[in-house]
Amino acid sequence: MRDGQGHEIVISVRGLRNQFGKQVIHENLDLDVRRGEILGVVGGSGTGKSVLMRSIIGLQRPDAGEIHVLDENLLDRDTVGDDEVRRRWGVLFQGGALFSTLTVAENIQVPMHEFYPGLSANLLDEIARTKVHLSGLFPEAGAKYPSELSGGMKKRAGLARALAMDPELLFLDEPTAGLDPIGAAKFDELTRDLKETLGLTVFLITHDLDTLHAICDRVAVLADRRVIAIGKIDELLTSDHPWIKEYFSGPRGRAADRGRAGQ
Ligand SMILES: Nc1ncnc2c1ncn2[C@@H]1O[C@H](COP(=O)(O)OP(=O)(O)OP(=O)(O)O)[C@@H](O)[C@H]1O
Repeated sequence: MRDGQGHEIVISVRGLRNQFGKQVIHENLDLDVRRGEILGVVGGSGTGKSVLMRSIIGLQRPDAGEIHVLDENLLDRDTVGDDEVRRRWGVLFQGGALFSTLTVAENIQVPMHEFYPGLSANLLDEIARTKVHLSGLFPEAGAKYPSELSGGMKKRAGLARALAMDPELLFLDEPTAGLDPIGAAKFDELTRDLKETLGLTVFLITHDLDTLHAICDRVAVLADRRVIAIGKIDELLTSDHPWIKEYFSGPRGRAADRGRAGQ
């Protein structure tokens, strides 16, 4: 699937509607994610960024709309091979969502057990070691339990698990939340390096303006129950929408922009 400018579209959302009771979260929401980009997804608290991600990865059944991921129609319940598409993405949930009773290596192996139950213990250990390394954790981290890890290490362990199945798509929900600025910048760098070396497409929910400036190719803005704007930050700066103006041109937005320019 390609858009009007010839970009390959790996996630396409059309006319999405999500509602909880009387609360309408999304109404007529459209979104295209291009192959190979890091798309930042921003919006005020409660605008439905996580619900959008959960809809795309099949954890939230929308009330209306169409969602195609890697050319599979995800809302078509009769689609054969849903698992086939699921193993092509990895997800880092807010807070890491690691199993506390499993070591880091065992956490990484959870999706492998699910999709490839026949793999030998040796091979599983070898793959877990590779993912630990890829995520920038020291080798001994594989044997540790989540409670023994710092916040930044937990995020990296969650990332290692998200990479377990060699995904094409990576979903990150506020990956730098709770990290100190240096840890956050390092995580951004890791995300960008992984995107480059593994050829990933990244759907990245964040409130972090530094992250947007440092690594996002485009940014989608959620407000008024839909994606009100999508583009490079420079393009969004021309928007008249009050939330976009406040977000990018308020004091924190200006500081992040100055940081990027090295002033
Ligand atoms: N399972 C659910 N049942 C009822 N309401 C829900 C459910 N999941 C989310 N919501 C509501 O949907 C709205 C959007 O939630 P969501 O977590 O997607 O927001 P968000 O944009 O990710 O917010 P934040 O930036 O604070 O993480 C919120 O009002 C939330 O309370």
